[in-house]
Amino acid sequence: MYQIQVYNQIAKKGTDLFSEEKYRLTDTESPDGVLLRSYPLTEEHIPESVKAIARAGAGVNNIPVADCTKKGIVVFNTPGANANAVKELVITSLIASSRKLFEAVQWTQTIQNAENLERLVEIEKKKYIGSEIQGKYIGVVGAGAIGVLVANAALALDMEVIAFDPFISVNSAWLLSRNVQRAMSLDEVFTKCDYITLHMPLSDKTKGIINASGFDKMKEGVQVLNFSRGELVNEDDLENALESGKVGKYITDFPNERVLNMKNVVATPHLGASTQESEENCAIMAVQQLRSYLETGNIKNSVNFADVELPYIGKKRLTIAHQNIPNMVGQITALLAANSINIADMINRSKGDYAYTIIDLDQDIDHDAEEILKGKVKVITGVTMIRFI
Ligand SMILES: NC(=O)c1ccc[n+]([C@@H]2O[C@H](COP(=O)([O-])OP(=O)(O)OC[C@H]3O[C@@H](n4cnc5c(N)ncnc54)[C@H](O)[C@@H]3O)[C@@H](O)[C@H]2O)c1
Ligand SMILES: O=C(O)CC[C@@H](O)C(=O)O
Repeated sequence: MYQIQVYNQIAKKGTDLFSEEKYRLTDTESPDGVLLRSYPLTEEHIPESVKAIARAGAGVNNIPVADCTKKGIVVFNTPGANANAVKELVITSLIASSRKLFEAVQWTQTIQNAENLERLVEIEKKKYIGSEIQGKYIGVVGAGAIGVLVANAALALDMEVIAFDPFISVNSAWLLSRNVQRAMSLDEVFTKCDYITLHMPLSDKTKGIINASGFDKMKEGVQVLNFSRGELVNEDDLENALESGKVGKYITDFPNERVLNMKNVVATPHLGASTQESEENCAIMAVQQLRSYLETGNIKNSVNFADVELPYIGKKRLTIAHQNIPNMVGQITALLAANSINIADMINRSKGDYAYTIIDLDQDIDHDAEEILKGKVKVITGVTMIRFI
């Protein structure tokens, strides 16, 4: 029986995929797996029993991924599963903001009992003259699952689209319309665009990437949309840019007390992925990936380990996470040979400094033999996790 610790509200269509015979969703001190959305997970939430963590969503900045990697804990996310939801909210906000819809609706609510309401409407409407997005430049920073959809949708709305992504994947490049212009630098986006929309992950490298030096280069009155993460933008510099009018509007899905008190901010309560469809897509993908890993050791869509798949034939399977250094596999297979264990099949894949190996044994071995082998493999320098399935 696998124990799963669930944080956040996860769509039932996903959690229903945990069969009652094999899984218990429970508050426990020794979970095998963790399933969550934006819950801020710290090392204290990750006891030694945890084998994998599944994030029903894209961003994993709420998970201590580097520590998990060192301990051989596989962290999954659900690439693309909520991208359409975010795209639709970005496009909605882009148009609504351009037409001053947020302010206009807010004002209209205040005149419910006003005298001469119709006349007032005609007089005051000049305050809410907006601009059209057709023909304007939009810069998409980060052309991944969401950025590609936003870029293509903006093109379909007759905008001029420039995308910047120095690490674009082959898949994203295939999906991006050929009419999207390629920016060779962030500065190119800053100087050319009337709208800038952020779609890259938050990391040590991207924290504060939008700051005074960028704001200085932007067009007067530029509108910046941030449906990615609040910390991508330096708040001191944002405040100055909003005060001076350099940034005409900051549309963000990540409100905090400070940002909400800034001028010309439109904020939504982290709603990007909040559609029924997206919540279900993410939950289903997260649960399928977590189940597959726990039950077969295969890895798909992990942020810290490579995809590794070896058809599960139901014989005894040994899975090992280890550092990506020479002779790891050699030492492990030599150990099996020394114990007269034949190998039926095996696979090894690496990602950065760490690697993962699956070895299917040609024979079944009992629990005691497993424990003896585990003890011997564990002491090999560089091995971080060993599990028999
Ligand atoms: N508001 C929400 O509810 C919501 C929902 C989903 C995702 N998000 C946020 O959006 C982010 C993007 O999601 P996604 O599904 O498109 O992820 P993704 O991994 O598919 O795409 C991210 C892209 O950013 C690019 N990138 C990385 N560093 C960059 C840099 N310095 N400059 C430019 N591009 C860079 C990567 O190459 C990648 O193509 C997530 O990390 C998450 O923080 C927010
Ligand atoms: O779970 C959510 O509602 C938000 C998820 C979103 O921020 C993500 O990174 O996928």
